[in-house]
Amino acid sequence: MTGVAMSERSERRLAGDLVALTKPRIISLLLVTTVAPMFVAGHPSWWTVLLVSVGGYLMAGGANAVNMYLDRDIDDRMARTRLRPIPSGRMAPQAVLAFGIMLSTAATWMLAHFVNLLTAALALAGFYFYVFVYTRWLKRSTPQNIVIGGAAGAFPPLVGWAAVTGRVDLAAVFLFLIVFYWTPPHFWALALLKQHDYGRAGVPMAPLVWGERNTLDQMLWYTVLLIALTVLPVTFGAFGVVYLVAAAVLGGLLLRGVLRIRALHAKGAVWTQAAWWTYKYSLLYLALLFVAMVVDRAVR
Ligand code: HEM
Ligand SMILES: CC(C)=CCC/C(C)=C/CC/C(C)=C/COP(=O)(O)OP(=O)(O)O
Repeated sequence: MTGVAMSERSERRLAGDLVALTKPRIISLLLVTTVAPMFVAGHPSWWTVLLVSVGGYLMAGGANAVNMYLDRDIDDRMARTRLRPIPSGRMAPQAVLAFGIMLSTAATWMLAHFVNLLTAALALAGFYFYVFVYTRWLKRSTPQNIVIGGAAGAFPPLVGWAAVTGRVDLAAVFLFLIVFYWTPPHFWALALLKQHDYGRAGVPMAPLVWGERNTLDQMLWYTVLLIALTVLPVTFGAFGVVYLVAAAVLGGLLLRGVLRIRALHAKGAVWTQAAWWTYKYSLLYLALLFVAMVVDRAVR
């Protein structure tokens, strides 16, 4: 291979690693929960939507890169994360930290300058909550880590709402709570499958500390609460029948997934496939629920 071809390949690899540091697939859903609330809150211009999307990507991407810097020791001990840029030795930890800080600084500037101060402050609060409260503190210290720390992932609806209205209204708080209560069934379905990984890394995720049965009970309660919360905004007129039907059907399927894992687990049967289904479906659930909010507003 020529020197030019080799340097092209390493440049492409570096670009791929920089993108991987931001966890782009997770951000795609974070952006759905940022942008959909903008259309529920009002009639944003496409320019505002673009600015919030780019600013949101940079802030969440920066947070994810700093998460990879802080978690480099445990990422190295888990099969799921071992091939990330730091544990695989392709990137220096300090460079990853600098990259994360750069992205979040750019995001703060962009949102404050071109959108509004509240939007920048809320996005930055999400960054700090994820980096310091979840990653630095709770993740390694308590099985409630993803419940309390999960609040970080619930900031995007507030960001989108504030970008359009300049405020945080009650309806935005509901959207925050929906993502907050969605996080336990989303994550614990996966944690049940990856518990040995977490055990090797010494991370006290719920299935390891409480046991599988108790984790499944908790998932059930959070799912029931989530469904109740998704329906509640309809009772005070925030959404109509299109959203109500979507929330009921989508929520019913999530509940069925959780109940199925529990039933198979109780019988001593193989429940791993049901857990995979529930984890994967949780992603579709949240995306479709937020899309339904926008459709409901559009057809009313
Ligand atoms: C504390 C809260 C959360 C925890 C601990 C968590 C954890 C995880 C983990 C460990 C994965 C597997 C990623 C992988 O395979 O490397 C995952 C996947 C995913 N999560 Fe979450 N998550 C949380 C909140 C959220 C939020 C708020 C969103 C977006 C609204 C989200 C969206 C996603 C998506 C889209 C995937 C699939 C990624 C893929 O297929 O590569 N997560 N989550
Ligand atoms: C407004 C704003 C910027 C908010 C920040 C939102 C944000 C970045 C949420 C991320 C949620 C998430 C992927 C948690 C998993 O972390 P983990 O460390 O458990 O996952 P890992 O083991 O795959 O690294």
